Amino acid sequence: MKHTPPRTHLALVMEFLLSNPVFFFTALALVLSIFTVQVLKRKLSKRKKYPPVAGTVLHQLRNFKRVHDYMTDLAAKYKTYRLLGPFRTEIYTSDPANVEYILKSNFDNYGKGWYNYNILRDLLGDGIFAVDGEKWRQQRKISSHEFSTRMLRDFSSVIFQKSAAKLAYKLSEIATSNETIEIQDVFMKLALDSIFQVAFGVELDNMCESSEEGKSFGDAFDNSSALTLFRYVDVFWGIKKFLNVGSEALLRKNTKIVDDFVYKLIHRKIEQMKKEDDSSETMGREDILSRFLRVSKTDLTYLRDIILNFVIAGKDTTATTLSWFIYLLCKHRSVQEKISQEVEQVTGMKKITNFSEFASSLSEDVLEKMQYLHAAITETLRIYPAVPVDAKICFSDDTLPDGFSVRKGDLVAYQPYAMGRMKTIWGDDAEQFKPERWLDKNGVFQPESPFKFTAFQAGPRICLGKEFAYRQMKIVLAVLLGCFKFKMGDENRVVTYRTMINLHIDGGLEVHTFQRY
Ligand code: HEM
Repeated sequence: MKHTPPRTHLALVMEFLLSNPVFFFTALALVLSIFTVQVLKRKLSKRKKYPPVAGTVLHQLRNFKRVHDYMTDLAAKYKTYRLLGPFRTEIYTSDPANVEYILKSNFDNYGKGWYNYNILRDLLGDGIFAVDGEKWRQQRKISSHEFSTRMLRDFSSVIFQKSAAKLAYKLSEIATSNETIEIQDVFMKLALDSIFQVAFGVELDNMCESSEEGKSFGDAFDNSSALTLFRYVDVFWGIKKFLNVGSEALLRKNTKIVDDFVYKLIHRKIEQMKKEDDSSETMGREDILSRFLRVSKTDLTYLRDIILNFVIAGKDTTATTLSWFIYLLCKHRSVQEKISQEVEQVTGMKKITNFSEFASSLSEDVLEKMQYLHAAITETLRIYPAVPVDAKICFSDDTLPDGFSVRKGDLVAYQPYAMGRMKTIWGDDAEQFKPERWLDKNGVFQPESPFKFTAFQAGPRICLGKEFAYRQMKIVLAVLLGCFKFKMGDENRVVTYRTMINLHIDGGLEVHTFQRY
C-alpha cells in the first residue's frame, strides 16, 4: 500500500481553497486588507507626534526648590512638553485648548487613576478627591446638592463671620504692641477651625489653642497630609508601609489619631440625633455631618471619607491664598488702600471697634458689592494658585488638540502657576499684580475662561467649594482690611514658596498690624 504522508492543516486549507475559487479570492482579499491595515497603522503610529522632550524628572528634582519657576521657564519655550521618568512619561501643558480637552471634552479619559488612589487612600479613603468613575459621580452629586443649599450657605457664613471677628480681636492686641505675627500659621488655624465646624458642627478652637483635643487633632491632621504627600517623592513608601517603619509608621500613627477623633465625633453626633429624634427637635443642626446623617444611613467609613475630604480640600487652599494676598498687599500699598476704601464705602463703617458686630453685617448682598476685593483675590490666585500643578493619568492612547499624542498611563498635567505667568494668555503685564485686569470700565468683575484661569480646575470636577471659599475669604479680608493696615515684618525679605502640593509661603509671613483709625 502506497504510504501517503500526513497532510498538514495548511496543506488541507490550500487544497480546499484551490478547489473553491470564490473562497480563495475572498480569503486573499481578507488577508491583503488585514495586512494593509497593519502597515497603515504602523505608518500612522510612526507619524504620531509626541510633545518635545524638555528634560527628565531628574532635572525637576535638581530644581526642586524652585520647581514651579523651572516649569514656567519650560512652558514659555514649549506650550506642551514632556519630561521623561523611570516609570512613566510626564506631559505638562499650558495650552488652554488642551486644558479644556483633558478637563472637559474628553473628561472620561483623564482621572486620578490607580496611581493617585493608591497614594491617597490611607488618609482620604474613598473620598471625592481620591476616586474616579461611579464612586466619584455619586459623591459629587450629593455634595454639590449640599453645597448649593441656602441652609449650608447661611450656617457657614455665620461661622466665617465669628472666626473673622475672633482673628480681628487677636490682631488688635498685636497692633497695640510692636510685635509681628506669623499670619500664614494663623490663617491655617482659622481655616481648619472654620471648615471643621462647617463639616462636623464642633469647635476645635485651634486658633486660640484652648482645646488640647483640638490641638492634637490639628497636629495629627497636618502631619498625615504632609506624610501622604511625601509618598509622591518616596519610591520606597510601599515597602516602608509593609514593614511599618520610618515615615510610614508615623503616617499610620497620625492617621489613627485623626480617625479616632473623627469616629468619636460621628458616634457622638448619631447619639445626639437619636435623642433629638425622640424629642422631635431635629432642626438647627446644619453642619455637613448632620445633613448627611439625616438624608442617608450610609456606612460610617464612607461618611468619614466624605467629610474628611472636605476638610482637606478647604484648609490649606484657603489659608495659603489669604497669606499670599496679605503678602501682595504689603508689596502694593495702593491696592491695600483701595480695598480698605471699598470696604468703608460699601459698609458705611469707618472707625470699627466692635469687630463681631461689623463681621455680622457682612451679608451676601454686602459682599457682592465688593467687586475690587473679588478682583484682588482672583488676581492673587492667578499669580499664586493654591494648587500650582494638577496631574491626571491618561486612561487610553489619545491625541490632544495641539496634535501631540499621549499614551495610556502617561501623566498629563495642567499648570495654573505657569499659566498665570504666560504673556500669550495674559499679555505683556502677565507677571504684574493688577486687580484692575478683572474689572470692566464700570468696575464690575469680569470672569475669565476657566481653561485660562485654572486655579479652581474646570469642567465636571471644578472645585466644589469655589463660591464657599470666595465667601469665606471675602468675609475675613473685609474685616481685616476694614480694621487694620499690614506691613511686612522684614521689608527686604525675599519671599518664595515651599515646594509642596499646595503653594505655601516658605517659612511663613511675619507681619506688623496697625489699627486703621
Ligand atoms: C482658594 C481656595 C480653593 C482653591 C484654589 C481650590 C482649588 C481646587 C482645585 C484645583 C481642585 C481640583 C483638585 C483635584 O484635581 O483633585 C479642587 C477640588 C475640590 N475642591 Fe477646592 N479649592 C479651594 C477651596 C475649597 C474649599 C473651601 C472647599 C470645601 C469646603 C473645596 C472643595 C473641593 C472639593 C470637594 C474638590 C473635589 C471636586 C471633585 O473632585 O469633584 N475647595 N479645588
